[in-house]
Amino acid sequence: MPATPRTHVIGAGLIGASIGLGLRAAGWDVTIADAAAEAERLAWGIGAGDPLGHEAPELVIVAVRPSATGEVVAEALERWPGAWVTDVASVKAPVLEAARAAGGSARYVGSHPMAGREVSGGLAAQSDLFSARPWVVCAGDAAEEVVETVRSVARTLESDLVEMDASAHDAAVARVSHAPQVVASAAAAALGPLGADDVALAGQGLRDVTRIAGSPPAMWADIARMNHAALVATLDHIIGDLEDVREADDIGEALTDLIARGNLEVERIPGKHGGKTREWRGVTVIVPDEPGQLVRLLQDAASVGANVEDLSIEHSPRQPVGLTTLFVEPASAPPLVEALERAGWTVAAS
Ligand SMILES: NC(=O)c1ccc[n+]([C@@H]2O[C@H](COP(=O)([O-])OP(=O)(O)OC[C@H]3O[C@@H](n4cnc5c(N)ncnc54)[C@H](O)[C@@H]3O)[C@@H](O)[C@H]2O)c1
Ligand SMILES: O=C(O)C(=O)C[C@]1(C(=O)O)C=C[C@@H](O)C=C1
Repeated sequence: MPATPRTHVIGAGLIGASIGLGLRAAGWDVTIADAAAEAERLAWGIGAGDPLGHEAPELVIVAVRPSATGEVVAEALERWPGAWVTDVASVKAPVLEAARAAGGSARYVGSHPMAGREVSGGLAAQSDLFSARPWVVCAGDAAEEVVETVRSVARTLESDLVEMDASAHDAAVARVSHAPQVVASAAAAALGPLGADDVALAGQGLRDVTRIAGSPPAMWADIARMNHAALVATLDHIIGDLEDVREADDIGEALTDLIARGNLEVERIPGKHGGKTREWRGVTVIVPDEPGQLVRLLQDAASVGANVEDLSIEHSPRQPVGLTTLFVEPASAPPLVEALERAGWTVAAS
């Protein structure tokens, strides 16, 4: 197999078109197809891949809705007997079973990029969608050279490669991805009794908790059906915690316990680079609401070699200043504070 195999993507939605854009940007020869003519034309138009020609692909990437993935993987294994096949569905064990049932599991490797958006379709595609995000590879029954080719897709898209057994993957994503979707949707649905004026009171907390409540239901219905047992086990855990709070004699005490446990666990969620926990420190600066100020702040931070790992801006309309927090390695924080104050900035917290 060449280092950049002739690759065919089936499914030109958010994930398939993003993979096509990213691989092409790295110089891969990519073709792309979709059951919907409009999606296919869009993908060709934005440069996510060419129409499939006469030459058989060497690598096939299936990026269709989760419930259709097993069938499309089986068809690809049969149609291109010389090709290696991977998929990106959010649940892995049922797809491995479908590859086994088709007698092609030696040429099949499961993938799951842990990156996406709450919108679907190729219009939302981004070539760097997977950059610095985990990309799970489930080797299953495949030969090492097949697994290595699929790893090279993840590396080319600058993802952080993680290797897992398909069932262990499914149990983990029930907690880190599938149950959070249910909880976000439930939090948003609880707004139902409120009128528009009351909903307008929403602060940043509700926005943070409900971003993914805008997700398309069809994909999540498929995911829930395919990962039913693991999802229900996670929901039981969450419902147990909620019941403990509701039933407690002292609701404050019960909530203190829940929030304290949440405080501990949230610290374990990896930051920007995926592999490590959040290790950086925030330096919060008062920034006047004038054009060019943010650029000046970042330039001043760069002048002392501070690598800004993340950035947050708290700002209300019509307010003359905003609070900008620069997140840096702990050791970089003191020299950064000193340099910013020397440059005339007011550091509000560090
Ligand atoms: N959206 C996310 O956040 C995300 C993240 C990681 C993985 N995934 C997985 O990626 C896959 C695709 O998700 P998406 O968000 O790109 O969905 P999408 O709805 O944006 O795109 C899916 C595309 O597949 C096409 N399609 C459906 N059946 C087909 C078939 N039989 N043959 C050819 N094309 C077919 C549809 O027409 C559509 O254009 C899913 O399996 C999902 O579990 C999604
Ligand atoms: O960022 C988002 O919008 C997502 O929900 C992406 C997300 C997730 O992180 O849970 C959702 C489903 C996929 O299987 C993988 C990633």
